[in-house]
Amino acid sequence: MIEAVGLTKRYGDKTAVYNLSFQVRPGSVTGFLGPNGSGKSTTMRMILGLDNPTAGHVTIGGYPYRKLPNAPRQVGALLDAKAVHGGRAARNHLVSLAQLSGIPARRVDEVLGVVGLQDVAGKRSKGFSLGMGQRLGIAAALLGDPQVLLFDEPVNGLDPEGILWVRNLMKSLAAEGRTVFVSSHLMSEMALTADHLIVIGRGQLLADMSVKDFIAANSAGFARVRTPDTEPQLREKLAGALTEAGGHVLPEQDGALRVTGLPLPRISDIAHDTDVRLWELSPHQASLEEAYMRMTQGAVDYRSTTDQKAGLQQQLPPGAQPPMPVPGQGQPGWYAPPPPQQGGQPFAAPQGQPGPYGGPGAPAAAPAADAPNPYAQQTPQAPQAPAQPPAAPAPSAPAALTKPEDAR
Ligand SMILES: Nc1ncnc2c1ncn2[C@@H]1O[C@H](COP(=O)(O)OP(=O)(O)OP(=O)(O)O)[C@@H](O)[C@H]1O
Repeated sequence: MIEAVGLTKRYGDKTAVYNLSFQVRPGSVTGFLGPNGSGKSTTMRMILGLDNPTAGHVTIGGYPYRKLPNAPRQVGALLDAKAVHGGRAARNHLVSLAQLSGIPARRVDEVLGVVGLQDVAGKRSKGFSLGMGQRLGIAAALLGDPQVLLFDEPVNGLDPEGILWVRNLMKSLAAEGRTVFVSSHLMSEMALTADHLIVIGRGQLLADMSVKDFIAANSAGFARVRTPDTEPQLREKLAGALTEAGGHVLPEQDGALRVTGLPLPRISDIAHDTDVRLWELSPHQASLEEAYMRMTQGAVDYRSTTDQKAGLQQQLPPGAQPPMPVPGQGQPGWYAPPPPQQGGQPFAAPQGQPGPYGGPGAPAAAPAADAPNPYAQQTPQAPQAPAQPPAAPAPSAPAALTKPEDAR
């Protein structure tokens, strides 16, 4: 298990990480999310003893990395796949890492096979594509068969087959009882790979909970409403009536309406009262990406000067009216549904009661950043601080790959 307590890192007057406390438990994939510059890499470097915390501490199995007996053989990491001697053949690169950690050379061929680089093992890594470099970095992390693995953006540059492979690899490593901590900006991928999420923004903890709970706590459900395509005036009529009744109505690309703020039965009644036939009325939950965008939108440091919602905002279908704002409320983008306490969870029953469609009741509102983490204590595990140093695992692991600028 990795445990950070009050972890803080300042570079001059820049606070990269502030008072971060979390646990990464074995047996599941924990995703580490946050906008650019939020402190993910800094946190990972501190976990690996490559940077000293300004305050607080972080341990692996109860020990700071630098005090772990045989640390390179217990922890494997991929921080920057480019941190490789480009003139060295892939196999030689791994052999040198193995020698440094006392790992038998035959393990090199095993991991080359695991990552699918056996055919190019004799080639210099400077000729490798981005994806091949990532595979080589993952091979280095796996070299010692470590119990704890950290991956910073492991799918960066991988093709779809490679992404699927990494996903399955992470899951199988976790299923073997290992601790797997992985950062990524690919939300759809994280949704499929991670069981648990730690989300930070501007160096501070925003969330520490399961993927499912994160989505539920940070997104309002919405209704998809479709009127007959052949009669566009019915769609406008219904949109007007729903807005008048207090709903948020946004047109979707395929001509449907996305409605928040009204329960499904109410939408159905309004459609009936306005004499509009429906071709679809269905409940939906936002994606991890939408939930993430909503949670982190106040903690983004770097924004494009063009509309940051471009590309996320769905295009209006030909002839469609722009979204109708609700009086007294701003016009949220579809990716940023209203907070649960402002009319979110339109289909959910009060907390603890089943939803009208058999779903769960409304989740609690997103926890405040400084609120006690309701999930942290679910399966309490005392920090492992054995009286004796932990036994070294059978095979050994490589030294963590480091960014060139990490030599500090
Ligand atoms: N050596 C350093 N000196 C000064 N500032 C630094 C240093 N390393 C990181 N920072 C700053 O600390 C903040 C956190 O950076 P970090 O690289 O940890 O973020 P990140 O979440 O990994 O970002 P990204 O997703 O873009 O990789 C940034 O503002 C960065 O500029």
